Amino acid sequence: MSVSIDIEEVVKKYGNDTIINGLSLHVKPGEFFTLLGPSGCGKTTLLRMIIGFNSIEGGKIKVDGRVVNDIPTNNRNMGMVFQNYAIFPHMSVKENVAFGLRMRKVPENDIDKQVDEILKIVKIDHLKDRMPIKLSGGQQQRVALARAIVIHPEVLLMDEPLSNLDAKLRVEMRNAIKSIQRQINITTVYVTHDQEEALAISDRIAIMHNGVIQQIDSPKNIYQRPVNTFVSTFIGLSNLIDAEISKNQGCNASIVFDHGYCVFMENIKDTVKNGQKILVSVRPEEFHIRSAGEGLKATIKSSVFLGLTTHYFVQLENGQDIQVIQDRDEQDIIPDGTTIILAVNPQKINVFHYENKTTLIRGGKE
Ligand SMILES: Nc1ncnc2c1ncn2[C@@H]1O[C@H](COP(=O)(O)OP(=O)(O)OP(=O)(O)O)[C@@H](O)[C@H]1O
Repeated sequence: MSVSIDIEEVVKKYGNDTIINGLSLHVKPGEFFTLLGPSGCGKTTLLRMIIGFNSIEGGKIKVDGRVVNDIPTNNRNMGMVFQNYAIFPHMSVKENVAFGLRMRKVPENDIDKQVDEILKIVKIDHLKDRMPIKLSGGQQQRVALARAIVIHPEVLLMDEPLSNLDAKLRVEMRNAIKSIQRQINITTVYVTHDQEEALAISDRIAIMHNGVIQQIDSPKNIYQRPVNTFVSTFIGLSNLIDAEISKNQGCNASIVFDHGYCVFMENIKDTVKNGQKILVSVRPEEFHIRSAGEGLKATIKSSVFLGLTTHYFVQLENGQDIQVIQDRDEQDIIPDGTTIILAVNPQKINVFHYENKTTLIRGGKE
C-alpha cells in the first residue's frame, strides 16, 4: 500500500536566516510529486527535511498520517537518489544494490533473489558483476535507483537525479524513472529546476520561489493556467503585455491593448474596475500572425528556424519586445522588418493584476 505525505506549516532556519516559513503541501499515495523552482528556492532543503537529514524548526511532517519529525533517517523507511549517484566505487553493481539489504540483516538467499528482481526492474541485470567505473552515467543512476528501491521504502525521494546526464540520456532516463515509479507504485517526491522534465514526469508539480509555494497543480494546469506572473514566466515562455480593462455593466469586459486592439473576456471578476491596468500573459505559440485585420501591430526584428517551429523576435508598436512561435506548416518564414498583425485567442490568455501580479481573470475554455 502506498502512503501519503503531509507537510504542515514547516519552518527551516539556517542560523538567523529563515529559508522556509510555514510551508504546507499534501502528496497523495503513489503520486509522482515534483518540487520545481529556480536555484536556491529551497527544494533540496525541503527534500532533506522529509528524509530527516535536515532539522525542522517548526511544523510537522507526516507519512501516512504519522508524525516523523523525531524519527531518525534510518527508521523513516525512505529511499533517496542524489544528483551525483553516490554509489560505492569499490563494489560491483550487485554488491551496491545488496548493501542496504545486508545492513538490514536480510538472509543471504533472499538478498540474491531480491537484487536480481530489482536489477531486472531497472533493466541492468546484465551488468550485475560490473564495477561502477565501467558504467555510463545513465547506468550508474540506474544502480543508484535500484539501491534506493531494493529496501522497499514507503517513499522515494530524488534530488536532481538527471542533472549530470547529457540531454538525450536525460529524456531516456526520465521515461525509465516514470515507468519504474508506476510499476512499483511508490509515493515519490522529485526535485528539479528543469521545467520540461517536471512537466514530462510528474502527476503534480509544486512551483517554489523563495521558500514559498506559488502553485500546486497538474503539469497541464501549471502551463495553461498559471496563478501568477512568476509561474507564467518560469514555466515555458510567456509574453507579459500591458493592457487596460474596458468594462460595461455585468460580468463581461474587454481587454484593450495599447493602440486600441480589443479582446472580449467573459466572466470577469466583479472587483475589476473600468480602466484598470493589467498584464496579459500570452504564450508565444498562441499568437496568430496575419498580414492585415484586427490585432496588435508589430514588426519582425529577427527569426530563428528550429525545424518544427519558427521563433520570431517581434517588437510591438509601443516598443515592447515579445516572442512569437509559429508551426512549421503555418507559412513561409517571414522576412525581418515585415510589419505584421498579431491576433490572440481570448480563451488562451491569462490576465494578472498590474501591481501585485496575482490572477485577475482566466480564459474560459482550454
Ligand atoms: N547548510 C546550509 N547552511 C546555510 N544556508 C543554506 C544551507 N543549505 C542551503 N542553504 C541556503 O538555503 C537556500 C535554499 O537552498 P536549497 O539548496 O534548498 O535550494 P534549491 O532550491 O535546492 O537550489 P538548487 O537548485 O541550486 O539546488 C539557499 O539560499 C541556500 O544558500
